[in-house]
Amino acid sequence: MSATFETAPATHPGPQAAAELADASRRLYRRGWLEGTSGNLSVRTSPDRILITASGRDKGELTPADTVAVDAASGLPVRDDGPRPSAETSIHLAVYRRFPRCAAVVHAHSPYATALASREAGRGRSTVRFDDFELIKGLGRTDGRLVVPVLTNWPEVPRIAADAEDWFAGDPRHAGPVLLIAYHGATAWGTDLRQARNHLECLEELSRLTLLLDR
Ligand SMILES: CSCCC(=O)C(=O)COP(=O)(O)O
Ligand SMILES: [Zn+2]
Repeated sequence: MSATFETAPATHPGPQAAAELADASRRLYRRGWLEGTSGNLSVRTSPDRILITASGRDKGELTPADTVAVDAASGLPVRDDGPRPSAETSIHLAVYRRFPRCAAVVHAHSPYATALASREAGRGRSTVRFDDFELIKGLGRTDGRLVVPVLTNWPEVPRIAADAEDWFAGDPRHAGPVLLIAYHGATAWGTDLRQARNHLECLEELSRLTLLLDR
């Protein structure tokens, strides 16, 4: 997903956005990737608005009422009488800022991606490199190679978001659509929720295969 700013940012507008977030959340929960209220999902509903899951909600039972509209620049809720937005909103905003064609972001605590990221961090590595697997094409790479950042799980989430922005500012050949956070989880994005979920599925499966091969 390129980072050209020549057009307006992609959006996922409409009254269905909250219902689609709830549906995507339940799907990921059923896969066992959003255990114990973990994970968060968002869509860009207009150039300056993000609809994101509320913090601390059971992601298997999410309803449209468990979503919050926030300002895309500040991350602050548009209304003061709603629920608190995800504690990890700043990471979503960093992705939307960098990728104008992105209209959906999903973050999950999927087990294989989390295990691989943690193993690599434990070995002192700050990236995971995937080679050869056909599934890499599912992440938009035709060259059979993908380098994914493994970010540190700082207790201050905006610091994780700042590290993501630093990574995005680096080599454009490595630009998206996924990142890993050691001892925490994975984040994926796309032009819509379906594509973001597909990217997350590809990352989880690539992580599983890498661990299976003990690479
Ligand atoms: C219970 S998991 C700890 C927080 C977290 O990592 C997560 O993904 C969920 O945070 P949120 O504020 O979006 O519920
Ligand atoms: Zn998380």
